[in-house]
Amino acid sequence: MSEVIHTIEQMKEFSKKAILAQKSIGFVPTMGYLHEGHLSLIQKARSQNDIVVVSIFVNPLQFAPNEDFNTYPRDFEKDRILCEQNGVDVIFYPGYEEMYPQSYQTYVEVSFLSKPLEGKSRPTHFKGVTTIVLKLFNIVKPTRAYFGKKDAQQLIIIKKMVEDLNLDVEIVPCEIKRDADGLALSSRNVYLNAKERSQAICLKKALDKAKELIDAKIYDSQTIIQNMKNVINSYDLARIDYISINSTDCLSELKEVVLGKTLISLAVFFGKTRLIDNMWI
Ligand SMILES: Nc1ncnc2c1ncn2[C@@H]1O[C@H](COP(=O)(O)OP(=O)(O)OP(=O)(O)O)[C@@H](O)[C@H]1O
Ligand SMILES: CC(C)(CO)[C@@H](O)C(=O)[O-]
Ligand code: BAL
Repeated sequence: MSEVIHTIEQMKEFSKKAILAQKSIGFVPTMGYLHEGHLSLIQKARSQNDIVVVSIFVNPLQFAPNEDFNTYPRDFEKDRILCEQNGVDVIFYPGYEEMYPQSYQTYVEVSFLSKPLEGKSRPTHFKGVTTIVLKLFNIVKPTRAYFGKKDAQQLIIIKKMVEDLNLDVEIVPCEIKRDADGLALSSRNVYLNAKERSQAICLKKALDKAKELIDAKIYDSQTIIQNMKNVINSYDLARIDYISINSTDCLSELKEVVLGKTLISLAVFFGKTRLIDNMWI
């Protein structure tokens, strides 16, 4: 049985006891509506720790007023069953007032890394992410925390926050899980209609094109990006938000791909639905 905990006090008490008993805690923060991507993080946490905690919290702070906070998919009962089937010990499922009481006023920001890429399109997003993740770390006190490479910039930012604030948690990156046709799994895929869904593979196709060029030793970023744009633009429902080639350490734009140090990432709209994908070279 997965225990469901709603309050910060009870969650802290649980972790305190586990730490006193010298048990390691693997933590998977999520916004729920779990899919195989989340489950792969949970399974990794299960294999490396004595205790697995999953948080489910759709964090209002990381959504801008024009974004999809209200319509973000939620299905706690299904999530609970999936957690149970995957050996999760505790589901931390707090309410909004619990995490952000009326008097709330403290925020955490990783300044430079939060600005490019997703940060350009979503300027307040990462401040919301780092604030809630630090709060969750303080409450759950994990030994290890698991983050998907699908949200590449988020992973890089969280690692930096852990380094800068001297947090005692190991960040474990996890590979991107994809549908059979290559589309990266995402809770937001549920917004796509049938035609959009069939065209959504263009993100992966564009990344495959980039990989093909790099394998042929073409490293010039402009050439790679132009080729990726051509792929996306051949799908009539897709609208490019950005395609970018950046260094994995400071996220600065690269004129040329540097093997082992490059992130190629993109965001593409299908109607109002915004999908992201990336490849670490
Ligand atoms: N396809 C995936 N493969 C691996 N990890 C993933 C995948 N999708 C999400 N994750 C990871 O799961 C964690 C929780 O993500 P979240 O709940 O936002 O899911 P999501 O599917 O990315 O949702 P969204 O549609 O909001 O992007 C994050 O660390 C995220 O990177
Ligand atoms: C890390 C996270 C759970 C913080 O709300 C969220 O950004 C997510 O699901 O990737
Ligand atoms: N996985 C990222 C959460 C968000 O888009 O808000």
